[in-house]
Amino acid sequence: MKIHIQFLRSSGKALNVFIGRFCSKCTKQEDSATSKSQTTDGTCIHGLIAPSSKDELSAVPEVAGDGRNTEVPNVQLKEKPVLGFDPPRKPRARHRLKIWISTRHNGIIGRYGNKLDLGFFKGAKRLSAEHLNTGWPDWLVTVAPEAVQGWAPLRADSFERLSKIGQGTYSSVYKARDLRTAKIVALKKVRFANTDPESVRFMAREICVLRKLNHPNVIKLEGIITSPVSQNLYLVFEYMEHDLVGLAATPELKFTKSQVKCLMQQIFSGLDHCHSKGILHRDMKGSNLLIDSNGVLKIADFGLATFYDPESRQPLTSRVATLWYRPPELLLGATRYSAAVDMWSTGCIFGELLAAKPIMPGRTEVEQIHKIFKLCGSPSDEYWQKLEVPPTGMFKPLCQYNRCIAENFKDLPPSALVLLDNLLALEPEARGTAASSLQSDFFRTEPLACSPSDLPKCPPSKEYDARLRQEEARRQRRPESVRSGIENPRENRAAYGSIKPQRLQHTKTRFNSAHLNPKDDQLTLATEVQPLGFDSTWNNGGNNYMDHHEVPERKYRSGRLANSNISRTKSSDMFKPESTGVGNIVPASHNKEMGVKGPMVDYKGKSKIVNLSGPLATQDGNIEDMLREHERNVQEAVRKARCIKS
Ligand SMILES: Nc1ncnc2c1ncn2[C@@H]1O[C@H](COP(=O)(O)OP(=O)(O)OP(=O)(O)O)[C@@H](O)[C@H]1O
Repeated sequence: MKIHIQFLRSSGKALNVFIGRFCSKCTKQEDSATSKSQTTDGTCIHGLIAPSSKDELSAVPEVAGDGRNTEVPNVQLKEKPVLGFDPPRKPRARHRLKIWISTRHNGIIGRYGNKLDLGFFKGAKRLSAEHLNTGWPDWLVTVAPEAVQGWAPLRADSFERLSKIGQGTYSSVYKARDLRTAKIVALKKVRFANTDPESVRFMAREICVLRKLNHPNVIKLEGIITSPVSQNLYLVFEYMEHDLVGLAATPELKFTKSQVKCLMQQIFSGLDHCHSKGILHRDMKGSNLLIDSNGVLKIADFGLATFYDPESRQPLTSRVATLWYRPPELLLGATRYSAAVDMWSTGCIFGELLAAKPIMPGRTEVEQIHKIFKLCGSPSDEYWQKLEVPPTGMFKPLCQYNRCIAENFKDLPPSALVLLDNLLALEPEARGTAASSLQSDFFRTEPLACSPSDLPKCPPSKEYDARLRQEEARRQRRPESVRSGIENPRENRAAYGSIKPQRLQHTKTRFNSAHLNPKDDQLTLATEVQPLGFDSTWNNGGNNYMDHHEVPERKYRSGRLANSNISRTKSSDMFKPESTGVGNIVPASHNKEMGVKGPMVDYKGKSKIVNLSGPLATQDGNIEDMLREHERNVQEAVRKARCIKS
């Protein structure tokens, strides 16, 4: 059988390799392909063809072009075969190129046959050479080959898309059926700009992180759907019926004490695994905790996760974690931090389960840090000394707050209070680890954690479903004229800072994706989400923290919007008069690491970047002045928005 390499094309049944001078099909690709796949004598070695057939292949290739024939022994093709190159150990100018055929079986790539020795191969990157033409798109293997190393892409046509089940900031998630196995899976269509290497690298990091993890309480990446000519990627995950926010928003559902313990135990177990693999999640929150129909909780959404080395002095971005779950050191701009950031967020989730409401729902970074100090107390002098942020980047509240976690959660059993108190320690090193939390008295005292199968059974529920339900209810409540009539385009616009923002059009991507399907990717971000429900016997019936602190309606997806609407700017840029926003605030895209700009205010079709919240820095360090100024700006934005509306 003839083996014919063609550039990025499927050839149907045969496995064909063409080795010869540029063929007519290849010449157009010359620029992009030659540097990677040209032999020293100018021979073109393009492309892999992965035939769809599962036939047995008994191949004695007839090598065309340069006239060399090479024997390949019988190959039993269990799955799609791929053809690869042996990369040089180090990038070298000249490398003896060998070709191999492999097939993927149960996720493992096995190699077959003798290598076809094709002589010298010029200038190859170690990994990209291996992946070149193995069915992955060029924009991926050239930028982030490590993300797909050893894997073959899955085909889109082997899945049947059933319904949309989730909408993230960077993705749309669909329920689908794997047609080969009939298994139900979740397909996450990741949003990024494939023309921008930074954006591809950022997206690929999520894949690398996911591939490193293997634990019952961490979501498993089962494969990646793409094709050589595709601009998109779908990540294939096991399907999970619920997320913690959606589950808790299920009417009538209240978690019992042992159910809360069961949930927390699973969270800590998954987190311990991540941390033991040197991975920080950096976006722990209820909507990223998925729960299957057997009650097994899995940590998901590793879009902001990163590898970390406690010894490394490499700075990390502080612009991570959803605002309500963001630890003080990140709010204060620390760029060297540890797994303790996830411990803080987990503390906020724990507090939310106990209080049945988000415990620190700040609208801006300034407000968030203020809420933290009010609940957790003002930091000590030692804290400020240890905090590794530029001195101009901090402020010290003039007013001293006492720590009042115990008072605010006074009906909690001591073991729960101790754990919560540890997790919400201002000093990162005092928060303990996921492993030590698992050993805490909380999990050893009665009632013990129930088994996951004893978690409440209810129909599939996601934050997304809850949002749809609430949208529908709101729609029903609206006057008939509005429901049936033409909507006022301004109706949904909200000024940032308004207590009741209505809807926000979502345009955020990982970087600026130029390949959005507008229909697919637009969404309404700001909707009400029920707080996590909890057996009220652990609340003190009206006297706890959450009862006498105003909690704005939870409009934004678990605070993500607030996260994205904050920009860290020079202190001189803070609270400029023109920085008050009117119109529709569009969530900003990511920062330095993620391409963050300030929040964008779309007013009459014109977008401009504004800063409703600035860095947590004041020259004189007076938080009260800062908050007053901040509140004035927010009010001003609301006033202007109202004027424009009327
Ligand atoms: N494996 C899965 N099974 C079922 N639903 C899922 C799965 N993965 C994600 N979802 C749903 O899709 C939503 C968005 O997914 P995910 O959080 O991974 O995307 P994202 O774009 O990174 O979101 P975020 O805005 O939280 O960063 C989740 O909140 C969840 O409801």
